[in-house]
Amino acid sequence: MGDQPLVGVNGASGRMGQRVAVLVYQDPDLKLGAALESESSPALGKDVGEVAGIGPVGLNITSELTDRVDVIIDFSLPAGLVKIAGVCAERQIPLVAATTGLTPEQRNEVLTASQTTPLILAPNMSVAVNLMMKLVREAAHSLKNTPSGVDVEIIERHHRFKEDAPSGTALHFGEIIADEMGQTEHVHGREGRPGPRPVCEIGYHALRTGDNVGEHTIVFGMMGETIDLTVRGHTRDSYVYGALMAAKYLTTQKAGLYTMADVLGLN
Ligand SMILES: NC(=O)C1=CN([C@@H]2O[C@H](COP(=O)(O)OP(=O)(O)OC[C@H]3O[C@@H](n4cnc5c(N)ncnc54)[C@H](OP(=O)(O)O)[C@@H]3O)[C@@H](O)[C@H]2O)C=CC1
Ligand SMILES: O=C(O)C1=N[C@H](C(=O)O)C[C@H](O)C1
Repeated sequence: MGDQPLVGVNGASGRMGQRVAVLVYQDPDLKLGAALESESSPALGKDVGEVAGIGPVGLNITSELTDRVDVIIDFSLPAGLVKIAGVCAERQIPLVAATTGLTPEQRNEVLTASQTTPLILAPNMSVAVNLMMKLVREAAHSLKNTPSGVDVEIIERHHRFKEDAPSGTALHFGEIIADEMGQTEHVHGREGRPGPRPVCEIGYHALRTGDNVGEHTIVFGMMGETIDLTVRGHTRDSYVYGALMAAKYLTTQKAGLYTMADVLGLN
């Protein structure tokens, strides 16, 4: 006891941040070291365990990182991630960055941190989703020369509170598929009379309903048959377990950019 990595949680009072705080607290190989929120958060000054529903754990939520931590896990908003990435870069604190919906400029700013500290920037931390990324790459590779052409559509479902669309995960699935199959157009929904579907498109469809924690279906549609590959989260903890694995992994690495495939041994 006593030498476990100290974990900072950015976005600590959010839906994901609360679960990260709880599962870090319950993990015998990790210790909660900081709980961070925005400067205007009503949760500032409150015990993070109280906020997360497990009773006091002796750590209050703050807006600035004052204590030493060995790694930070971020599930916040793009501005929150950019800010904490700057802090991590300066203090050489490993960073697990899970926030989605970044602009290309914000993404580049975050990636800069990997010059001085270990970084993972991944739209999905779940084991199942990362394995599915590997399976989808293989499917796309195998189907790319199908004579009749293959129409790829990506359907994602998330809770009504989600702010970005389509999900970062859906966009990443699209990048993987385009990398293998060569599609050049990314189309978000359809209406009116778009005409016959060109094979160079990937279509994205973002459903927002109730409390869905995340589902992705990749449709490979051909003449005469269809393959649907689906991965479904049951609870947000599926993402948190992956994030904790990533945090432990990064504490043993030197500065650089790593992936969930590195963490999970999927390469
Ligand atoms: N990579 C992955 O596996 C996953 C990624 N995500 C992504 O994680 C992000 C968070 O999701 P979710 O928890 O549902 O969202 P929430 O809105 O519930 O939580 C975000 C939290 O971040 C806080 N925040 C806002 N600004 C800052 C800041 N400057 N510094 C620190 N904290 C800040 C918010 O506070 P306030 O409400 O006061 O603004 C809020 O408490 C999203 O981008 C989502 O897409 C989600 C699940 C899995
Ligand atoms: O906001 C969410 O909830 C999720 N966001 C991530 C994304 O945008 O891909 C990952 C997961 O699907 C849950």
